[in-house]
Amino acid sequence: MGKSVNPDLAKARSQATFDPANLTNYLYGGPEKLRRKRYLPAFVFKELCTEMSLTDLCLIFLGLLTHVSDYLGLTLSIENMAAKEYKEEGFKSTDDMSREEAYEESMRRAVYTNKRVLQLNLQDQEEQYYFREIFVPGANPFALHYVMFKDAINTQGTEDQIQKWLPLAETYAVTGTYAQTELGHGTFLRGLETTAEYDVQREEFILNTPTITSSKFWPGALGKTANVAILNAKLITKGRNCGMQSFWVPLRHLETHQPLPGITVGDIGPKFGYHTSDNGFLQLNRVRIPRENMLMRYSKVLQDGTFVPPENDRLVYVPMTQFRFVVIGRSGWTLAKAVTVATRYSAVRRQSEITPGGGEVQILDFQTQQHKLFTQIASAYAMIIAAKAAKDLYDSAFSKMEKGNLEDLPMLHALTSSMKAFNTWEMATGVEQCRMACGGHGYLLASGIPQMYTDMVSACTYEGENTVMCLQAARFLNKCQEAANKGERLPQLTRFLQTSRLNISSSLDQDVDLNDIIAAYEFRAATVISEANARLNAGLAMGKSQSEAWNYASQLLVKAALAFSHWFTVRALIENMRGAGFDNSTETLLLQLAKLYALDGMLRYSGDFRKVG
Ligand SMILES: CCCCCCCCCC/C=C\CCCCC/C=C/C(=O)SCCNC(=O)CCNC(=O)[C@H](O)C(C)(C)COP(=O)(O)OP(=O)(O)OC[C@H]1O[C@@H](n2cnc3c(N)ncnc32)[C@H](O)[C@@H]1OP(=O)(O)O
Ligand SMILES: Cc1cc2nc3c(=O)[nH]c(=O)nc-3n(C[C@H](O)[C@H](O)[C@H](O)COP(=O)(O)OP(=O)(O)OC[C@H]3O[C@@H](n4cnc5c(N)ncnc54)[C@H](O)[C@@H]3O)c2cc1C
Repeated sequence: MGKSVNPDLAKARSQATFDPANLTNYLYGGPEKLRRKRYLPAFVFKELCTEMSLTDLCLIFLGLLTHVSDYLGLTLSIENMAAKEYKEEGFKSTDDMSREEAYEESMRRAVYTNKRVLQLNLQDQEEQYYFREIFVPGANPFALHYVMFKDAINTQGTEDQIQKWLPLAETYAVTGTYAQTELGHGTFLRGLETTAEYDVQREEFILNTPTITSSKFWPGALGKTANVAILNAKLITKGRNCGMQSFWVPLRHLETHQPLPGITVGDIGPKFGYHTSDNGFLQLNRVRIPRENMLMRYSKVLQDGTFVPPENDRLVYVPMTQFRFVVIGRSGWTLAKAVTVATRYSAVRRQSEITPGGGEVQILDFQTQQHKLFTQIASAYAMIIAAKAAKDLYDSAFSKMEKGNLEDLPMLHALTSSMKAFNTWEMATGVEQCRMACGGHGYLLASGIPQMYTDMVSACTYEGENTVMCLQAARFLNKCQEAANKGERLPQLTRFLQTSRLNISSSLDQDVDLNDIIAAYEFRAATVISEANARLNAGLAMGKSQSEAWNYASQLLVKAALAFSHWFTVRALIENMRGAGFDNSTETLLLQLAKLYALDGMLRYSGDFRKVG
């Protein structure tokens, strides 16, 4: 590779007190997964690129993965690669393109990677994601197809429906979206107006968006890409509203891609970010689909129109819960990318003097710059590791659910809701801090950071608006607090409400004990949850109804959910760092990082921590 490494960066790297490969292996799930992660894109680049040797590419990827690397430089070099498929045009940055051109360029690349994923028979979703992410760095027009569309089929469809529809999705015989949100309702699902009325004579559902506010609005890929939707609508059969159900709804002709009769679809227009995702609108004018198109794993409509309810009406929400886990994990990795760019930049950017006449220093030498960046490095590790811990809980609960045991569903909903809100808010704040730490150059699209922000900050809204998600988690936490008040047995995850005590042994003049840190966060969460519960009960004592008292306490209830997530994150970070089997120098460093994360959190929420002593 002809590129020489900047001497300031080489100096910074040479001062590392640990072997970065240990961390990279840990973060990517071990040497074999890491090898696969490196091999896949490099394999395709070799195939595509006429200008760069495979050795060059592997060195780039080695640089990207094992050191604080030139993410910025890598992005530009990939963009400029002359590739067989695109040699006449080359990979152009979409930054200077119109929205239409950017969508088309992303679509070209996404279609290419879809073909290669099939040809390489890549089954693992993570491997598919790594493979695509390099080629389609912004919003992928197929994002909904890859995740929510297929997840909904897998979790809401019967075995027969899965057998019938999933191969179509896997081979891109169809391109799907997940259409739930309407112009008038995104959060309040019970307010959705789209109807699916059962016609018992013809054994069909008649889908209708009766009002302008019932138009489906926001679903990704609806504007141009998708030709099928998993669509959520109010089921009406035998004159009764049976609540929200999911339906397989063809939208566009599979050959001509023209909207089918009764279907009006289009793009909703420019957005704050996410420019290469064609979020769209959909109106249905009495569109008929066969009875078999209702996803009937949990609830059914029999031929005579009889509605068979699900064992639990919340099971229809499972695709959202599943995708919240994806968002929880992506938030940490997005912050990791942003802080990589900002830290590398801070090693090579020389600006101002610390000692007058001593010459301009690397801005990484300023204490303020270190505080801006090291707290975000710690936060990225914390979010990635907490997401792994949450996923372990999810997997064990989900395997029970698949056997019909739904006891963990409320805990799962509370955990995914609160962690999705906590991680995306922390990510948004952190990425913006990284951008500003790069001065004017951070404001350049070429830095890569602005798009990370404008794309991913939408995760604070989609998949459940964050405040609403905190309130959802608070329902569960408040119930647990009420049970704790009565001395009843609690779910494992919230037993600290009954056991947490503040017996901190650390004193201010010694290095803080990690167990004390966990105890402090646990006690803070228990205190805030208890305060929210007290405020709710005070509202009831004032004669307010349950819903009015809930609204009266809602600001504290949101805080309770966030304090719970913060505790879960700190505990996961410390326990995983201690138990990960690192060599001493790496473990020492990571525990320092964990302390930095926890103590920075105490400073940022010092009101809570001082209040609890
Ligand atoms: C390397 C890694 C690999 C990664 C793979 C791929 C990565 C791809 C990355 C792609 C990147 C970007 C793509 C992003 C595209 C964006 C996609 C966005 C999609 C969407 O936004 S879909 C629409 C999302 N919409 C929502 O979330 C709506 C939110 N609102 C609700 O969920 C509900 O209205 C409500 C929960 C707020 C209220 O429910 P409601 O029934 O009206 O009333 P309640 O009384 O509050 O609840 C009733 C009880 O039900 C319980 N409940 C609610 N929800 C759930 C749930 N999900 N699960 C379980 N239980 C639930 C609730 O707790 C109540 O029970 P209780 O009374 O408390 O006992
Ligand atoms: C980039 C992007 C992609 C998307 N992709 C999809 C998709 O593919 N498919 C899909 O179906 N949808 C999609 N959505 C829609 C998304 O799911 C909704 O925007 C989201 O659920 C929020 O609903 P809303 O927009 O109606 O906001 P609202 O719920 O109207 O929120 C507005 C304000 O009201 C507050 N609020 C609402 N309810 C309450 C409450 N009960 N208590 C307290 N405060 C409340 C909120 O906190 C917020 O501050 C996407 C959205 C975006 C931004």
